[in-house]
Amino acid sequence: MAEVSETSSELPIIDIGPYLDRRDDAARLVTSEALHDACVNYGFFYLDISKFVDADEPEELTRLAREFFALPQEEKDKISIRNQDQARGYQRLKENVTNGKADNHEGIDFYKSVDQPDKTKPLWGENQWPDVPNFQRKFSQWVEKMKILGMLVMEAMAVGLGMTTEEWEDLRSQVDDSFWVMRIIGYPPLPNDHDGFSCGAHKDYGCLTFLYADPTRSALQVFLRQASDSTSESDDLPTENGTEQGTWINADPIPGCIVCNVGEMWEIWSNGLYKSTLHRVVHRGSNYRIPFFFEPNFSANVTPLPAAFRIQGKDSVEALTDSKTYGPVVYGDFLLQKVSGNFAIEGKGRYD
Ligand SMILES: N=C(N)NCCCC[C@H](N)C(=O)O
Ligand SMILES: O=C(O)CCC(=O)C(=O)O
Ligand SMILES: [Fe+2]
Repeated sequence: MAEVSETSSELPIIDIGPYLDRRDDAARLVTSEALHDACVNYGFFYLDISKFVDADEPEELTRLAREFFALPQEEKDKISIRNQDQARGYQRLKENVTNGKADNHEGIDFYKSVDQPDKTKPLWGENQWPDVPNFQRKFSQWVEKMKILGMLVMEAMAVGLGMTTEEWEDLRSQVDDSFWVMRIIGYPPLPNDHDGFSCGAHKDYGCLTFLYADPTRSALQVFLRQASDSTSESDDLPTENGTEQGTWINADPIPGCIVCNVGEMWEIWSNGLYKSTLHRVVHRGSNYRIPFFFEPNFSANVTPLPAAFRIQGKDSVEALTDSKTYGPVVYGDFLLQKVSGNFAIEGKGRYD
């Protein structure tokens, strides 16, 4: 296997500041254009949120996570996903499965709450909060913050894609009741003999992932596709379409920034212009990470956007109809299918 490149500086750093104070139209455009370029070229970027979030805040979340994960196994199992809807709650080390292999992490998943919970329906139960003082309050505040950030980045991306105000309103109505997910992941050091990763190579499912990462380096690795004439050392990666050539680069954390990437719904909206990039985790330390997934509404019907076709040079309605190559999918259906494949529970796993 090829080495992982040591340079992470390749991924752009984008300041969301201009969308917070909204005084400077030109600065907003710079942010939007940078987002567009990042999504075309990488599907990954750093978002400078130092004007939006105090550094102490995620530090406190990590402390609370550490407190929970340090509890005895039987305490943690009290909020297991197996108690109810197979999705909301705690998952033991190696309970998560990616590409048929157990991931070397434990975690807790929280989702947007639903009106009529039903524990027997996949995904349709209630969030299970750890019995750790301040946990629910602090993490709920984080969810509210990340939802606001999600809307701002969506708006900035709509501008970057050249959408009109009406087009943005339509897209907005697909994400204004986001079926968000928050994961709290505990990574122990990956043992040399583990036949898998801390988290195997995957794409994220929805719109935008906002990752608060602990400082461990070389943990999150991002797969950059390579032009076929490239001469640098590369990996062959098996994908749905055969194999792809590329390189794994590190996306190490940068203070004041979160690591962001676009999920598969943006790949559909942009008709493939924005890549939902494969990534994996090889964690050699012991620490906690908190990805927040800003996702479409559960019932959103996701189809390629006219603005994406305009960029691809197809502005007639006929050409537009011909070239609908991505989607459509209803986000909730897509999510249910993904979630049902994530756990090695008898009779339920994707690879059983
Ligand atoms: N909600 C999101 N995006 N979670 C990403 C988890 C990806 C790994 C999962 N086991 C899989 O195989 O998809
Ligand atoms: O922990 C990380 O660095 C990334 C986790 C991730 O990719 C995920 O949970 O989808
Ligand atoms: Fe991911």
